[in-house]
Amino acid sequence: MVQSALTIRGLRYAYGAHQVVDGIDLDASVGAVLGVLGPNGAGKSTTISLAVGTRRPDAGTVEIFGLDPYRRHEETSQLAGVMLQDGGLPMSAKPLAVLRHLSSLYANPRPIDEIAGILGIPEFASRSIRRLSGGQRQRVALAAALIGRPRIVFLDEPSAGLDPQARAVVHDVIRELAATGVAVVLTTHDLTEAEALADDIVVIDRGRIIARGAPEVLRSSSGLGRRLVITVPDAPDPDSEAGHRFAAALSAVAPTTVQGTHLIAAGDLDSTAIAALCTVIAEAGLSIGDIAMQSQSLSEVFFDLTGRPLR
Ligand SMILES: Nc1ncnc2c1ncn2[C@@H]1O[C@H](COP(=O)(O)OP(=O)(O)OP(=O)(O)O)[C@@H](O)[C@H]1O
Repeated sequence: MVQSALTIRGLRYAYGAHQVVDGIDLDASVGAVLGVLGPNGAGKSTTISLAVGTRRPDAGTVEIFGLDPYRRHEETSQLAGVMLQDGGLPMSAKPLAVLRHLSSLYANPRPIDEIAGILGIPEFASRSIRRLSGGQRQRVALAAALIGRPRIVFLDEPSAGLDPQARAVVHDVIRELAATGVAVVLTTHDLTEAEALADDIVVIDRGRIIARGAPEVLRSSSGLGRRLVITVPDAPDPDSEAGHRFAAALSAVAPTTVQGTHLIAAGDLDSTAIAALCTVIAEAGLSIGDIAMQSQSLSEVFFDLTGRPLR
């Protein structure tokens, strides 16, 4: 049985009258990456702060390996590594001093040289945190989250602002964590990253989970993620009367949109519907240039779900 590292049920939180987390249920499993996606202001960071026990929920429960992270913060902070967006690093300290200090708080820390080496920290170790670039600070914050050998890590946009090389290193580190049995909760705006790393994804919008599943399931569930594209080179101008008639005849068969010479029908159409669309095209005296089933990217699926782009 897959062991749950994080269990959240009925979580609610409001800033004053603003309900930001509105009944969230989620689970993160050991040895797996859970991707948490959602547009700006969706409530992701607030959910993470409730999950790690730095805020107290208004309602609902959170358990990290069976412990309430708010009431038993001392114990759960030994189990959980946290990398937040603002970093929370002391500005005047140097990276290795920060890691040495944190390392002293854990019973069995990772060797500092090892984690610093993996993340390329030695190349800027002589400077204080204040004098590091955003990407360099990110790497120190990630090392800080991992130094205590956590059994679950919360990574809030860990690769935002990193150059491609550093980003690839961070992705390798995340894969390695999951492969060694760590539960990873990864908040990201980067859908390519989510598809590449996450075993499961939850999409949060306005404080609620509006979709969940493995990336490939999310893309294919309820017809989302697939669309039929028929190219009609001589399609009439959509604003002309012929264009209106053509669009109406198509829509009588299946929900379609005409974009220039492309006729697009969302969802998985069966062969009868595809044949009926072809008949409409032939009866309008038009020919077909190409027919293709396309997979939508996760980003297009996301837009369909929330009505908003991720950024
Ligand atoms: N300390 C706070 N006091 C009042 N409102 C807050 C506070 N922190 C966040 N909010 C509001 O709560 C909502 C959710 O914010 P949150 O940071 O959880 O979203 P998010 O999904 O992490 O967004 P982003 O992708 O931009 O990081 C936003 O409308 C935000 O303005």
